[in-house]
Amino acid sequence: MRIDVQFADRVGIAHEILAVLARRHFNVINVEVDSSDVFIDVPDLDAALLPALREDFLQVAGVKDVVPVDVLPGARRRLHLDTLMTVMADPVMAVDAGGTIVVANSAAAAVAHLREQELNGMSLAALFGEESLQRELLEHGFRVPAREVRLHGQPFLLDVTPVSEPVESSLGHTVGGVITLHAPRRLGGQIHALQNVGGLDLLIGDSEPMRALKARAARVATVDAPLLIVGETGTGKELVAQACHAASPRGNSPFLALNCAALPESLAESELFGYMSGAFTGAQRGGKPGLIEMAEGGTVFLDEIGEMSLYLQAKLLRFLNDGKFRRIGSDREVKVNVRIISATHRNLGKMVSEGSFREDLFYRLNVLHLDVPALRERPDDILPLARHFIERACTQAQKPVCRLSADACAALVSHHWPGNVRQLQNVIFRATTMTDKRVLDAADLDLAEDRRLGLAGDSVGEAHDLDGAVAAFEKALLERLYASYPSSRKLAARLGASHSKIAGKLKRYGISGGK
Ligand SMILES: Nc1ncnc2c1ncn2[C@@H]1O[C@H](COP(=O)(O)OP(=O)(O)OP(=O)(O)O)[C@@H](O)[C@H]1O
Repeated sequence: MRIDVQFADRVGIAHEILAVLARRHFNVINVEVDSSDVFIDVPDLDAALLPALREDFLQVAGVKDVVPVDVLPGARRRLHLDTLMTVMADPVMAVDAGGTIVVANSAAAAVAHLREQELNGMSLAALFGEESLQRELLEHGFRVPAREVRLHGQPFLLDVTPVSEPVESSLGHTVGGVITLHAPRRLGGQIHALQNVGGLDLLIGDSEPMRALKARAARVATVDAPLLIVGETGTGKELVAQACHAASPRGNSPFLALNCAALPESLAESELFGYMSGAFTGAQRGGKPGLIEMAEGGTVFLDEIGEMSLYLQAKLLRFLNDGKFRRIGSDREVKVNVRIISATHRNLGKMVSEGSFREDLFYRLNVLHLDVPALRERPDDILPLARHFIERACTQAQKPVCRLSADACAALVSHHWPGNVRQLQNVIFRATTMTDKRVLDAADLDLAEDRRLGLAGDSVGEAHDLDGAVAAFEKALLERLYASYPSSRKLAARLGASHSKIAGKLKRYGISGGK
């Protein structure tokens, strides 16, 4: 039986409590003392003997009570820690100040191909087969940035937290570190978990074209082949891609996205395919896995695929052919099982005929196809979407949900929506932010201002001659892109034009950071 002898703190009292047990010839196998309790494991004690023993304990000055307990607190803590270590899916190891493993969980043993007892006492140098890692950790007191390591050929991101004594003091003496190994696939899963990827039910809209899209999406979702989603900007292509992933057998695995237009070629390549240690100046020590590696078992979404460089198109094609790729700076081929969903607002067929998109890649990506209709082709969806965005914006702003007046509804439905759902979302967000009115009128929606800001084409249409139309288009284009590429240099790189040309145009149209 295990008991808790409760007392008022006094010098020597724990000793006197144990003496009571010794006098009665009880064998004690474990004792834990804190400031007001002595917890004792007495195997020979049973419920029948406890009352007499209790009387003896109460004779000791300061003892207040004696109660049975199921388990000693230290043993309970060890049990919880053991369970914690066992259920942790990531490999975790505690190492001492000399770089020797003192505790490892079962996940660590599994990736090391050893038993837990075999890992304990092993040096990090022996485990990873490289002296330099251990040396670096010890030299820097376990304060080093995360870096990639390999165990039996498998890459892991090694993350280390120094353990100091006393723990509360940042200046404390480092007594070792806790090492966590993250497999690329687990990292992808964690990113995915934060993303809140939803299914087809998140697609608002019950119009005929939308119903047809959802039905088709539900069918293509389950077929494990590349899918190309085509539609104007802001129509919801990424949402459709997420929904197709969620409804596919890969739904519980990562969905990782790359916008091919947002990054220059070299950065897009390292994001997508990863790189090895020392692949280029500034490369993270030990290398870095790319999205394709982290999405193992899941889906990689390539947005704006039409903007992908010809070099990357060739690398992607090789990957689509056999599921293999090489990280930048590596001669090792990695094979992964990933579905590619891509999207574009551009006419890829036309780009193929113009030579700016590879025909073979086009057919590899376009095995399954979805067309997302523009908002103006499904006016029945405008008001349900607007109400959805109003509810979201008002909830976010923690104010009562407002309504749309009849003239606001009419204005929304008759608007042209060149920016599609994203533009509608922006209009609603702006309107709900700018007013506290409970009913939004057409004037509150400020659709005229939205037309001026958007790449509407209306301003192009209003121009009297070709030069005016080109200037209107150019201005709207630069204004729109400036938000994502806020310098003449970045904008010039994005548009493949000279810096001086873009700088001149920004000046001419009065576009600057203040806009
Ligand atoms: N049917 C829909 N229901 C709810 N929200 C939607 C719907 N369609 C689009 N949205 C919202 O509109 C915004 C734009 O959608 P999304 O990014 O998916 O469009 P896209 O076609 O991928 O745009 P781009 O071509 O610029 O990449 C997002 O915030 C998305 O959540």
